[in-house]
Amino acid sequence: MTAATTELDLDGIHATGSTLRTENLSAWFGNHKVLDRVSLTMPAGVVTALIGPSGCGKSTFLRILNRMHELVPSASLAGEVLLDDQDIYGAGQRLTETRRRIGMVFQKPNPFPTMSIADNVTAGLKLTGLRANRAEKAALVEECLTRAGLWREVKDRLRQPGGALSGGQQQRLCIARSLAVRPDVLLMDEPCSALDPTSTRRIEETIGELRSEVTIVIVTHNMQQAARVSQQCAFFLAEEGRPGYVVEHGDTGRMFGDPQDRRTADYVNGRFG
Ligand SMILES: Nc1ncnc2c1ncn2[C@@H]1O[C@H](COP(=O)(O)OP(=O)(O)OP(=O)(O)O)[C@@H](O)[C@H]1O
Repeated sequence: MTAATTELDLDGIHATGSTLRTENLSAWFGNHKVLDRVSLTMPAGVVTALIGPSGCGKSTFLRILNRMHELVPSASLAGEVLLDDQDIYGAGQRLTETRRRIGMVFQKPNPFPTMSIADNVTAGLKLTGLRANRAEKAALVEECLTRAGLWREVKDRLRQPGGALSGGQQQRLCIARSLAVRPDVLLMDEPCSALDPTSTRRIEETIGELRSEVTIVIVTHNMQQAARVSQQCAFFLAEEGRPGYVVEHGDTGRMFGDPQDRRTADYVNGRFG
């Protein structure tokens, strides 16, 4: 089945991120097929929102995009994931380099709670083999906390533990930590679902500020959020025992205002899911 598409309007978007693309991506847990031939382009400079009812495979799709799916022993996949036309599952592709280029922010903020705010930001450097001296680290901490929209709130307490921050601040700290290894793509799995409305707004602003530099893919159950933060949407659905697939994708305004498929219209208008 081919997904309906609405043309994506890229006029005026000047971006330095990378384009991520899947070709006929299918996924299984054991014999259970959960995704069926998903082909989706997530362009640089564009926030792509993955929407759809619970269990349709959005998180699985996201986890395939930075090779986390393979951490589940029974998991397998078919198809391709291309980062600027290079298959991230291709022979010779280094796992640590792929995960550095494609970062992930999770539903529940997960800073290292006893580690200082500053050390949380630079925690990924060693893991990815990047080196920095003390002055470079200090500059990086300021830069990443600023880009994540947290600098002004924490600049006078960088040595306090990350766990002492509010939930919304912790999530922005996790975004800063992801940014420190200079990713090209940031994947976000329901990053605001554990946060209050004010913190949610702040994260949404951060997403808006980052999108010209980092390609962003976000899973969200909140249709207003998808409409606010994304320029492109993909609607996933798993119908009666079938694996999840993309019913329709394209420009967010048109997906919400003039969807081509009745099921998309029903979902974005809250009639199911
Ligand atoms: N580790 C796992 N082992 C076995 N099956 C899994 C595993 N993770 C997910 N699944 C199954 O894969 C399917 C897709 O799940 P997934 O979490 O990707 O959906 P989702 O759209 O992100 O759902 P939600 O919106 O509720 O988070 C579901 O049928 C789920 O039960």
